[in-house]
Amino acid sequence: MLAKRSLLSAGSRSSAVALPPRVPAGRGRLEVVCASNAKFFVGGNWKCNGSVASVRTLVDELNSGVLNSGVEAVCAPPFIYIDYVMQHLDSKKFALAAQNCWIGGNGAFTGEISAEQLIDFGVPWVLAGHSERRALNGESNEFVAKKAAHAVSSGMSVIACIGETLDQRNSGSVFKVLDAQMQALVDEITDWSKVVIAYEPVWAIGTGVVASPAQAQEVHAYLRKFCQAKLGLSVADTLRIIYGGSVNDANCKELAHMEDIDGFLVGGASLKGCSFVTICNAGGSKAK
Ligand SMILES: O=C(CO)COP(=O)(O)O
Repeated sequence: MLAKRSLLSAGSRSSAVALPPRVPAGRGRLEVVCASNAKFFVGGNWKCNGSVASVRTLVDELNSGVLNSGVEAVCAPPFIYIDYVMQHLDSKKFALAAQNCWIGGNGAFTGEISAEQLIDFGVPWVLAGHSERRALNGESNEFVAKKAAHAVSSGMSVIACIGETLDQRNSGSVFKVLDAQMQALVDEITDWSKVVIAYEPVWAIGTGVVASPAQAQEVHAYLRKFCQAKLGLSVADTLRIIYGGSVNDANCKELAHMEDIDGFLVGGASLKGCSFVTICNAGGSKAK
């Protein structure tokens, strides 16, 4: 586990952070704030990238990297490469995730893979609700929440992804959007010890436009307050809230310094072994 960070009052936390532009005021309606108390978590989402040859190279690069002992690192290859990665990636350093699973159990669902099958195959983690699936596959908040809850109840750990679009940010509805995404998860998931929340603003994904540390911290602190109000202090305190969107080896350290950023979900930079290892190690002193 990470060394426990001190609990701060809402005032002392927010005064340390310069508010970013275009974020609406008046969201601080949840009063009590707590800090995270969990191991730094970094996921690599390989998305629909790679070939037999490039996956082999990436696995070799990852295996030769040296990770901080305190980091929990997870790689999410495309389904078709999971078997190879499972056989060859150093499981003492990296766990495996699937990028998606079906909303329920086995059955007549052509093209789907169930959480039960992933567990059967030895894959402990799964992503749910990545913005690309929300946008391209029409996955609603409720669908994502039901899928995440089913995966958790099947024994999987879930990286549940949320985040606003640029239009939503510009129109001042960031927290309304996040409230709806989070509330759907709160309504369905009963065991939060198996959940990591990935805040991935859509405008930062694959654009090279990373959220500023202050922007990300503001949202993460808000999400933690939301969880405290809905799920209680102990869940909020231990829940990992990780940031995703144009994280790379140059910007990860500054982001990792922020109090409520408990790790990263990495796309493009996770395809380069040395960059991903650098990002995994960005938690530095956050790890025991
Ligand atoms: O979508 C992401 C991770 O799930 C982030 O992607 P990039 O790191 O390429 O912006």
